[in-house]
Amino acid sequence: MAGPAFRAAPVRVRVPATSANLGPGFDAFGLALGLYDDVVVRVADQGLSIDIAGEGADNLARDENHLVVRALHATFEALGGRPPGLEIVCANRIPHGRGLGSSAAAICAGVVAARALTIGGAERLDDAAALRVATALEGHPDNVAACLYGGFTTAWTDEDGPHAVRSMPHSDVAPVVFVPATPLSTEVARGLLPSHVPHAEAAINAGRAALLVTALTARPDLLLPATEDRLHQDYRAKAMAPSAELVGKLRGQGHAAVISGAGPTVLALVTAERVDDVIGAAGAEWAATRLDVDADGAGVLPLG
Ligand SMILES: Nc1ncnc2c1ncn2[C@@H]1O[C@H](COP(=O)(O)OP(=O)(O)O)[C@@H](O)[C@H]1O
Ligand SMILES: N[C@@H](CCOP(=O)(O)O)C(=O)O
Repeated sequence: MAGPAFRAAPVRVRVPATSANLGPGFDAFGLALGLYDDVVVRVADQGLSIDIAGEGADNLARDENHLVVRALHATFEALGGRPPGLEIVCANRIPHGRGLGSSAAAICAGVVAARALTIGGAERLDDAAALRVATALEGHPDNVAACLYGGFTTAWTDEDGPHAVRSMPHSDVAPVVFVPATPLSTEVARGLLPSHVPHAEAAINAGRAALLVTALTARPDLLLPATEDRLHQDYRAKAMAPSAELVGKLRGQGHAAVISGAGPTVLALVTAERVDDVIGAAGAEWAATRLDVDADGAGVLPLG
């Protein structure tokens, strides 16, 4: 049987950074943030060329191991076959290995670009199927769900694979990130987790995760109790002591601070009028960035 046909014109894809877990929602909650990687992909007659600007330009592979390429190939295969060659141009802004979903963004860029480049791809690979392809590559659904769908997502997995629902945070919620200079790989951070946790701790997390859905979407005044976690942050603290210390300090002053994803970035979810307070509370040694919530998730943009 003949393989699929491909568009000759390049596609430009924009993918947001994401913060996973948000405290109690380990491997479930994700929040899309207004910080983006842009990837342009064109089908070529042969070969593979990769141009990278920004994050990772000095150290990323320019071959089949590049994560965008792996995601492109996985998605083309899911759609019936690969094109003979690819030209890829990456403008990377999301820092790598900081807990802001750079790997999820690279994967979603490849998935969305391959779908857009395949004639009939959008009809044959809907968002639920795209989530399945992306999760298989990432290993957990939380970041890729928020990256694909935008907003605040809750992901879960059953015998049919990963699923996610999306909502928008309350308009008063302002994410502020404190990004350390030193990376920590998600794989290493996952290796620090125990195989079992006490029932009482799990029960606390379940209650706080349920509360966070209400706090984030309707009751920002409840964000501090709603972001308490007992499942992952303490176990990982030794790999990111300054970040763990900052979370404790900010929470002690009433700010809803958590480790973003697997760390070491610290995320504070505050109301708009408390942005300056939380930045001041962190101290001058921490570079702080206020980000918007991204509402739309990964998308195909006009070529500029
Ligand atoms: N834009 C990108 N292009 C290619 N590979 C990427 C890109 N972003 C991230 N990666 C790969 O993912 C790794 C970081 O993934 P991970 O440890 O999960 O951290 P993060 O929290 O940033 O997702 C990088 O070291 C790199 O191998
Ligand atoms: N639930 C995952 C989230 C990892 O996010 P990342 O941005 O650090 O890749 C985990 O906590 O391991």
